[in-house]
Amino acid sequence: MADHNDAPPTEASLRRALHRAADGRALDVDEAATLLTARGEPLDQLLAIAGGVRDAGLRDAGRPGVVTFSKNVFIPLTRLCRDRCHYCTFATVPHRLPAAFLERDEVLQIARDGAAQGCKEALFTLGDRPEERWPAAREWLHERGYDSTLDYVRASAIAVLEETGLLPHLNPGVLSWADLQRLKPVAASMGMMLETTATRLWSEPGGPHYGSPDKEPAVRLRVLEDAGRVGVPFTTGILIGIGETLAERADSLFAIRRVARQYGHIQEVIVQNFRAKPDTAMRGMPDAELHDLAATVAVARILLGPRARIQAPPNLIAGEYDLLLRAGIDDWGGVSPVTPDHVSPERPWPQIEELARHTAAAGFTMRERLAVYPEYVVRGDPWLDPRVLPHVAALSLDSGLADPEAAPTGHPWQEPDDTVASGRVDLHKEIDTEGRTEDRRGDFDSVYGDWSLVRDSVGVPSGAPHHELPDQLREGLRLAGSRPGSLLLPRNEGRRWRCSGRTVRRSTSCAGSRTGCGGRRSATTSRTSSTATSTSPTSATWGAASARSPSASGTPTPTGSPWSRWPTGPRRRGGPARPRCACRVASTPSCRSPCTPTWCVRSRSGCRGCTSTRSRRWRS
Ligand SMILES: O=c1nc2n(C[C@H](O)[C@H](O)[C@H](O)CO)c3cc(O)ccc3cc-2c(=O)[nH]1
Ligand SMILES: C[C@H]1O[C@@H](n2cnc3c(N)ncnc32)[C@H](O)[C@@H]1O
Ligand code: MET
Ligand code: SF4
Repeated sequence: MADHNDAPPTEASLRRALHRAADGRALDVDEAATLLTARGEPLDQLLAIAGGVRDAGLRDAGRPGVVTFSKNVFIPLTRLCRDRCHYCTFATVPHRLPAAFLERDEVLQIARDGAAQGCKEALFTLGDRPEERWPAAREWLHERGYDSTLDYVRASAIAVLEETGLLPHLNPGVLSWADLQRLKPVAASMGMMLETTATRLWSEPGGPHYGSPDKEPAVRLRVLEDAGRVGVPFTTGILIGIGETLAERADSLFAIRRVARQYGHIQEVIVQNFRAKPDTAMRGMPDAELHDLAATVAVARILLGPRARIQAPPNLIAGEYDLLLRAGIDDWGGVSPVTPDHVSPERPWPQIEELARHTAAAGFTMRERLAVYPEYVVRGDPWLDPRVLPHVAALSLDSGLADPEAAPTGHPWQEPDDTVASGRVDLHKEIDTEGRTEDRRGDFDSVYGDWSLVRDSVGVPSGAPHHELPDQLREGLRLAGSRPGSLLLPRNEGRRWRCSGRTVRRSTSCAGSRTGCGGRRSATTSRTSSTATSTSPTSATWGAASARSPSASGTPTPTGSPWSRWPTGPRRRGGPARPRCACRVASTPSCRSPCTPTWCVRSRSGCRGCTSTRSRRWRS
């Protein structure tokens, strides 16, 4: 792998960046990277700024000085994985395991042991799609009638909800839009670490993510975005010290901020420090240094703002609780009195009482939260599927925090008739026949994220007068407004609505996708690389973010999503080429019906299937 180093910033540039941060001014990637170098006195200043931002956010959230944690059990459903992250000891080979997966009874036993100790979260962390690499995994699933690891995750989560009442937090790696849809009703929350946006760490031999298809940054960014579209309270984060430059690290934080602002679904951001482990390819690399971790937490806090929840795992920080609290965290993540951290089993959890003591010594109160953060609990719909809401309600206080007195007990879980998202349930039929019954949904302002960001990303000028739109697009919009169903009529089928210089079919205002026309979505448009000069955390920006943070917002359900509403339709023979999937491995897959062809999940054999089957259902 090529050598990549950061040029050290000058003292003056560090001072300037600190001043800007202290004033709540916009920071760009260079300034953020400069702040990451702070040590000694400048680091103290940085931590003080970040700590102040965190404190303001906690006051605003109605829980001043409260640092949260979740009492959980760790369920390593499978330790087989198709990836080969060079730092990971969690993933192993079949002959080192008694079986490819934990049996249902083993899963339930862990959850019951946790319930007996007052745990309320079942953290499912597992290897990615092991059936694509290991015959043993394929056979295990096949023998028990599961089509995939994710099917078994779903069944296990239902069993845990029904038999124990613990709330599943699912961390199974890369998920497609359809996977997120299927899993949302069985989980309180989900998560996947972004790790890093540095593509070179994935694409270049020797990089920590080389040989791990699920660690391609573009793929992971897409998961974050899809989780937002599906309205899943989502945990993500970065792994530091794996060979990324400081600019790349800052870029990763900007990328998380962008998606968090857009959808309001990022419930917490984990800043995790790399720990070198024996028997891994990276055993010779130095551990991420704890002042580096503190500076990164502080920069994350300053960039993400007071309403972000920021977590550092308490078992990886060598007792530096005070340092991390000063840096601006407000959460310790999952801590278990029952199970080890299977990702870092050599690093035991602190006792919860001990953690509470350290937290108190730093001037904070430690309180238990659920797997899903309080703001999303309080809001409920559209973040929590009605089928999992009773389980969450049974364990929460009015504040949305965990009720420490509540003892989890199983509650029945109802299998849906179809995979229909929560929210308005008639859209799959009526939207195509009757159109909208109102101009927009009542909670429009709070559920559609940040419209100014959306506008920027589709390239529509602010307040563009209607008469400046091209005629055909105006005609398309008129139809969409008055009789949306008519866009699907054969007479309109072949029409081309011009949009931003691209040709799309039956799409109106580029509704097929956010980044442009769904029918033409290209690898470049979806391979998001974060904006280096992205706007930053002035108080005004934080204020704006609050309007869409979950306390005041939600996110589009897929049926209501403005950019997924209109199918783009199939292409004719001799017409333009089938759109390429964002993974660039395949054109849109075997699905021949009209669909919104944007994404497929990569597998070694190519495209695993188009994730957007909903348009077919809408047409029938
Ligand atoms: O969503 C995630 N949660 C992760 N969690 C869970 C997290 O600490 C909490 O359980 C969540 O905050 C939900 O409450 C971990 C817990 C561990 O013990 C060890 C590693 C992780 C890693 C992740 C992760 O990658 N993604
Ligand atoms: C579950 C999460 O744990 C993190 N993870 C995996 N291995 C290590 C390690 N050696 N050191 C620190 N974090 C690690 C990754 O970020 C992964 O996504
Ligand atoms: N394999 C998943 C990922 O890397 C889950 C956590 S790693 C054990 O995202
Ligand atoms: S970190 Fe996750 S994806 Fe990577 S090898 Fe380990 S289990 Fe697999």
